[in-house]
Amino acid sequence: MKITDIQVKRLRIPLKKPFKTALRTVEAVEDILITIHTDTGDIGYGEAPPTAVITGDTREGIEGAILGHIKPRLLGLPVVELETIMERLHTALVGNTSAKAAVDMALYDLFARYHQAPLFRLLGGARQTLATDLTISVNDSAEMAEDARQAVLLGYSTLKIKVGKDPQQDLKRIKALRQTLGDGVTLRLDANQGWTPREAVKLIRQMEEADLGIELVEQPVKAGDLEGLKYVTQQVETLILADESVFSPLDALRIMQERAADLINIKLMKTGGIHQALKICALAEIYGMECMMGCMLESRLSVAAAAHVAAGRNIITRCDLDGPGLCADDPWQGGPVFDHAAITMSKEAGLGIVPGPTFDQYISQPFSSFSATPQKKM
Ligand SMILES: C[C@H](N)C(=O)N[C@@H](CCC(=O)O)C(=O)O
Ligand SMILES: [Mg+2]
Repeated sequence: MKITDIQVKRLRIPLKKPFKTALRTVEAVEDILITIHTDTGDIGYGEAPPTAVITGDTREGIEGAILGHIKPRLLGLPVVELETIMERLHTALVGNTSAKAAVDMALYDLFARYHQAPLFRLLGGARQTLATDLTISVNDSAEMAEDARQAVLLGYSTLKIKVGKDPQQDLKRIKALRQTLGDGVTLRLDANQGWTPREAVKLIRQMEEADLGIELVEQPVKAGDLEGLKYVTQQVETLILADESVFSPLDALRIMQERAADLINIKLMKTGGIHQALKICALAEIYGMECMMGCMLESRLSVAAAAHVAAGRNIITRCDLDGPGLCADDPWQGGPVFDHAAITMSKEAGLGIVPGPTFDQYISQPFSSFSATPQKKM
């Protein structure tokens, strides 16, 4: 099974309602979709969201990285030589983790199809079912409480509440939410870097004193402020989860060695795909640090790739894989079943996912084209 072509398209799926965080407001998933074609006729699928405010990746950047830099290095290579291919992928250019993630997951898709096994089985096969939270966007208290109430009615027992947009309002909003929901719902908060270390400590302590039962707080401070993150982690009882502070295995190692956070949120779009995500899992096992598997605004294709990793490895104890639950439609068929909070892995080989009946209405071609001329090593 040799790689004969890599093609890029654009995928646009409206969200059920605007997604609002301390960093941005978005109304649709607008991702890059790739297909890797082979001489056996097998096709591998991959997806990457242009989350510029977190990864620095834009749609044009992802397309350019894949077509201009990655594709020429992979054409002609046999998919079974995964280790060699991964080395070529990750040395094609620095950064560009979302582009690498899309290609990486399409390669793992093909690799597992070649071995006729669902990917999660090849990654360790830790479990067949997962539970995800649902994200509640930051809005006024009444709207957040209503969104949370609706989510609970749909069966979500864990909600990830976006905070950090106006720190003065955060305590009030969380108190109102807890009052509406009662004690039976697990609440995790994601500040998306919106607090200063002092603000974070003050707010989290106030939440602890008010007995609001917060399971964890994700990325309270700026991504690059590891000292601030460590300060918060040391000053509060509540678990602190590093998200934007951890892209690579090296970032994760630093956090673990410093104990700058209690938990790590692994996202394929930050690591550059499954190959690097597995290295974070291995480090986390060594350090005994549990991980969350997270996602950006992604359709069920790339979230399925993340679910395969989470179902493969025991060290991933929490999931924030709500991309499909936020989308107004699912253009895919097959693969892991997302039934609100419950994710059930399926038996098909690879990621298990292929385009479904509504696929074409969400697809367009990129505006620009790039040459795929192989680059010479200087
Ligand atoms: C969608 C997921 N629940 C989530 O919140 N992901 C990111 C933000 C993604 C984005 O802005 O596109 C996170 O910060 O955890
Ligand atoms: Mg986050």
